[in-house]
Amino acid sequence: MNFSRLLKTTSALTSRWLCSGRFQSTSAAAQKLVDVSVDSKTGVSIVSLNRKPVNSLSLELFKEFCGVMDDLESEKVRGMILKSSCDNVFSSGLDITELYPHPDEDRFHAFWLWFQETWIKLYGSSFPTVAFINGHAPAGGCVLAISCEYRIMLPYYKIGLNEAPVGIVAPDWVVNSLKSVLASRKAEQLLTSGRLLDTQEAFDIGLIDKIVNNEEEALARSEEFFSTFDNVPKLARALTKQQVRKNEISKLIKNRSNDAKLFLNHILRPETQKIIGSYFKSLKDRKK
Ligand SMILES: CC/C=C\CC/C=C/CC(=O)SCCNC(=O)CCNC(=O)[C@H](O)C(C)(C)COP(=O)(O)OP(=O)(O)OC[C@H]1O[C@@H](n2cnc3c(N)ncnc32)[C@H](O)[C@@H]1OP(=O)(O)O
Repeated sequence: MNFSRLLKTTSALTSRWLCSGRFQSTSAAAQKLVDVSVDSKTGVSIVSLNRKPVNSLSLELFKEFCGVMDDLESEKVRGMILKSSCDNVFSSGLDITELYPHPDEDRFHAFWLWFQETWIKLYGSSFPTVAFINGHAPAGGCVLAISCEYRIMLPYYKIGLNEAPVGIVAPDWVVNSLKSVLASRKAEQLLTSGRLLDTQEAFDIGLIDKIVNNEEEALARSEEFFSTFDNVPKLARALTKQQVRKNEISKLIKNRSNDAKLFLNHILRPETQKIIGSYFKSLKDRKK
């Protein structure tokens, strides 16, 4: 099966959840959670996550993001830069209120399938992708960044997969995305310790590719990355990228519902709920 057909393949059960209108945004006038603009100099699309205050990743944000990715695929854009419009935070990871306290099972199932869909579309996109990490990128924020092809980060922020200390176990598609960026041993150390790295440490181990001081420099470095493909036929580039990433994506596509069930079972365990609950409380208490 070719890759674009594979990307469209979802089991009947999964389609039912993804196509269901049950979890629509409540108001048509609701603010956009994902903004898109085009850099007029380079023709590159800039996609900004816009769920204030910290871009925590909700079902509605994932849905909107997937719609944007579909549009960019059909417009055959030259490239995409993913960034944040929140101050100091690229994304604070999954919205903890989707996980705690005791999520509604139907909503959680849909939430997780849309998270998978986001990863499938971002990791498997035909066009080149850059993450401009213009703020902290813990947990799910880091997952978005490592799903892109190239990472550029501002100094003095933190990035990493801190799920283990929060009682959450990484699914294999997240582990494999990290292993596509870092050697297996480094990936394991980062995941099992759950340590967040500052920008310089992330650069030193190869988790990010460039450090920049401002957005202007980020656009210039992104352009250098995109222009490395200027003499490569678009289709050949896209199919080559997808060939490299195909195994992880097809494994998830075959196992989506089960992956959601496994994660939900883990999240619903009383010990896990307890750890997430005290973590969430400590986040709130920090400000008191
Ligand atoms: C190993 C991979 C495994 C699986 C992959 C998929 C699973 C992922 C699981 C997750 O992603 S769980 C989420 C993990 N996220 C975090 O641990 C980050 C938590 N947040 C922070 O550390 C900080 O908020 C920040 C450094 C991102 C930003 O700090 P600051 O600018 O000082 O903002 P506040 O902390 O004051 O946050 C403002 C407001 O937002 C609430 N909030 C923050 N993060 C989340 C979140 N992820 N979900 C829901 N809500 C969040 C925070 O409590 C504040 O709320 P107030 O009501 O106090 O205003």
